Parts: sequence; C-alpha cells; structure tokens
Amino acid sequence: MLRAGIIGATGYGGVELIRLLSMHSEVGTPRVYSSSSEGTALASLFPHLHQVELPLLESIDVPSIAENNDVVFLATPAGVSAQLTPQLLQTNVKVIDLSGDLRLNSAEQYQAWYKKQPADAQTVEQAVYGLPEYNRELVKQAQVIANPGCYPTATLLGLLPLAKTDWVDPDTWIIDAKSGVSGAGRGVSLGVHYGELNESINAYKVGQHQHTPEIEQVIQEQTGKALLVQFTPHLVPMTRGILATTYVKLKKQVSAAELQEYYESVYKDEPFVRIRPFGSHPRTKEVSGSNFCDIALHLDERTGRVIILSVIDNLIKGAAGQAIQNMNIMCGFEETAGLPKVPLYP
Ligand SMILES: NC(=O)C1=CN([C@@H]2O[C@H](COP(=O)(O)OP(=O)(O)OC[C@H]3O[C@@H](n4cnc5c(N)ncnc54)[C@H](OP(=O)(O)O)[C@@H]3O)[C@@H](O)[C@H]2O)C=CC1
Ligand SMILES: CC(=O)N[C@@H](CCC(=O)OP(=O)(O)O)C(=O)O
Repeated sequence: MLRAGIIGATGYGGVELIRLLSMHSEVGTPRVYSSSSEGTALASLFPHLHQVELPLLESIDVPSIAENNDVVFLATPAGVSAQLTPQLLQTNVKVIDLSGDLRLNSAEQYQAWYKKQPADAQTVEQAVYGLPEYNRELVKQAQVIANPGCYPTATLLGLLPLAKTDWVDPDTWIIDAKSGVSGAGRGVSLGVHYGELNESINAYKVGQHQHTPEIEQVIQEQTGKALLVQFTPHLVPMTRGILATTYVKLKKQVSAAELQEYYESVYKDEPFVRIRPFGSHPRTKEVSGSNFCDIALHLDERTGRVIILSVIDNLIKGAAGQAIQNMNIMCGFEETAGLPKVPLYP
C-alpha cells in the first residue's frame, strides 16, 4: 500500500483528501500533520470522519514525514510549501502541493500576485503543473506537482482547445467566474460570514486575482502565444462549486457543429471532462462531489463571440480530486482510482 501524508489536514482541502483517500484501494491510512493541533484526533474536530481510521495529528517534522510517507500532500496556505517542499525534495518522497507556491515560473510574478517570498528557483523549475489533460506525460515523471488553482482548472479546461486554434482573437479572452465559499478555506473572515454572504453576490480582486498570471502562463505554454486575459472572480452564496463563463471573439467563421465536434474530439479519451450538448447550461450541482469538469459551448453569431461554460467542484477537480488524479498518474495507478464516478445530486 502507498503511504500518504497530508500536511494541512485540518483544512477543507485536507479533509477532502482524507475522504477521497479513504475510498482508494491502493493507499493505506494516511498520516495527518498539523501546525496547530498535534496530538488531537481529527474526528474530534470533524465528526463526519468518525469511522475513518486515522492516527492522531502529528507535528510538522520534515525528516519524520519523509521517512514515513511515499507521497506528501501539502494542503497549506501560500508560503508554507515554499519553505517545506525544498526540504522534502532532498529525500525520495513525492510532493503534491495544492497551494499556489510552485505554479508560477517567475519569482517576480509570484511576489507581485501572492505578496509572499517565492520558493527557490530550482524547486519551482522541478515542479510540474498538474493539469493532467494537458501535462500527463510530465506528471508521470514528476517528483513534485504544482496542483492547479481552482479557477484556472475550470477556466483552462474550457478555454485551451479554442486557444490552440487560429479561429479566435487571442487578445479578447474575458473570464467571469463564480465560486462557492469553501474556495476561501475554513478560516473565518468578514467576507465569508453568513450574514455578509447569504443572499448576496460580489466580485472581488478585480484585475488583481492571483490566478490571472497562472491562466496566462499556461495559455502561453500550451499555445506559444503571450497574452493578457481579463479575469473577474465572484463569491456566491453556496458551499461548493465554480462556474467559469469565458468569452472570446472569433476572427474566422466557425459553425456550432465544428466547435462542438472539435471539443468532443479533444476530450474524447479524458475520464474527467464531459462535453455537454451544444448550447446547454451546466450547473455546479451536476459535478458536485466529483472530479468532473463539464463544459458547454455557445456561439453568439450576432456578436461574433464564443461563450464557454465550465463547471467543477472547487474542492475536488479544483483541489483534492485533481491532486489524487495526479498521484494516480505519478504512481502508475488507474487514473480514476479512488475518485467518485457519479456526482452528488441534488
Ligand atoms: N479551498 C479550495 O477550494 C482550494 C484551495 N486551494 C489551496 O489549497 C490550500 C489549502 O486550502 P484550504 O484547505 O481551502 O485551506 P484551509 O484554510 O481550509 O486550510 C489550510 C490548513 O493549513 C494549515 N496551516 C495554516 N498555517 C500553516 C502553517 N504556517 N504551516 C503549516 N500548516 C499551516 C492549517 O492547519 P493546521 O492549523 O492544523 O496546521 C489549515 O487547516 C491553499 O493554499 C488554497 O489556496 C487550491 C484550490 C482550491
Ligand atoms: C472563494 C475564494 O476566496 N477563493 C479563493 C481561491 C484561491 C485559492 O485557492 O488560492 P490558490 O489556489 O492560489 O492557493 C480565492 O479567490 O483566493
């Protein structure tokens, strides 16, 4: 059995990793690590985990973590992986980082968008961006994965097929995305207070969200074109889910049938991307609890724009599920192992 450890096990990403790993036939009972609750039983903090067999939370001691695990997930806030991952990589352990610390190639970009000290250049260079649909071969060989951000996952899976064609004007990408509040993690702040959030919707970090350079970097890597995207995230009063609505201007005439056929062919062998009928309206509820990204295409002939709708569960395809998908690929397991086959509904 694979030995897996989770640092940041008391957060939303961490407990979702525990839930999914508990259903994985190739992985043993994970070890769980905490910077604040050493010696505590996780089930005393999370009663829903009551029957899951787990050891007590352990402190974060790198030599002991490396000795006792084959794979370590970091479900920790920005800044932590930049410190821990270089130490973990001195050993044979594989690392899957759910935070944004290892995603941006440029230290200047990381500092500018995350306002934190970047990881050392060698660690960042070693990290493979874990979007399996586009980087599967690199993920297979990787020792360290930068698990993609939740908004970039939904956005890039929707946008990349079209970005790779010469059908669109690359300077016209606009992404309008909405997230449930679990995207902000378990920590409390005024913005995620029930009374502030319920029956309300707001944009935030307009023109300043840290996932903007991540989306631009991956488009450039995948298409060779450097470009700027307009990305606006919104907070909506639901627990889970992201809907990304992406707009781009066509520069060639393309029919609805061509678009649909093209997307279906790009993703035909992908276990976690489902192309919906042309002109449909995927709901976050229809992927909730699963590792699916559902995508629907629209064409507005009046304005000459394609509109791409993509939905994911931010905690699964946007975080813990994609991390396990990456682990499966790195370890030679079935890519779908441990990941729910049917979403929760309603
Ligand atoms: N929520 C989501 O939908 C997504 C989250 N992410 C990213 O994944 C990471 C985890 O997110 P999420 O689980 O939501 O966050 P949470 O805030 O829910 O949990 C983070 C955990 O990190 C631990 N932690 C805090 N400070 C430190 C520290 N200095 N050193 C070590 N551990 C620390 C805490 O546990 P303890 O006090 O026990 O150590 C805490 O429970 C973040 O980087 C986030 O941006 C990425 C995609 C989606
Ligand atoms: C709703 C909400 O607040 N979402 C978070 C998701 C970002 C995240 O998870 O951050 P990294 O992936 O970059 O670490 C946000 O917008 O900051």
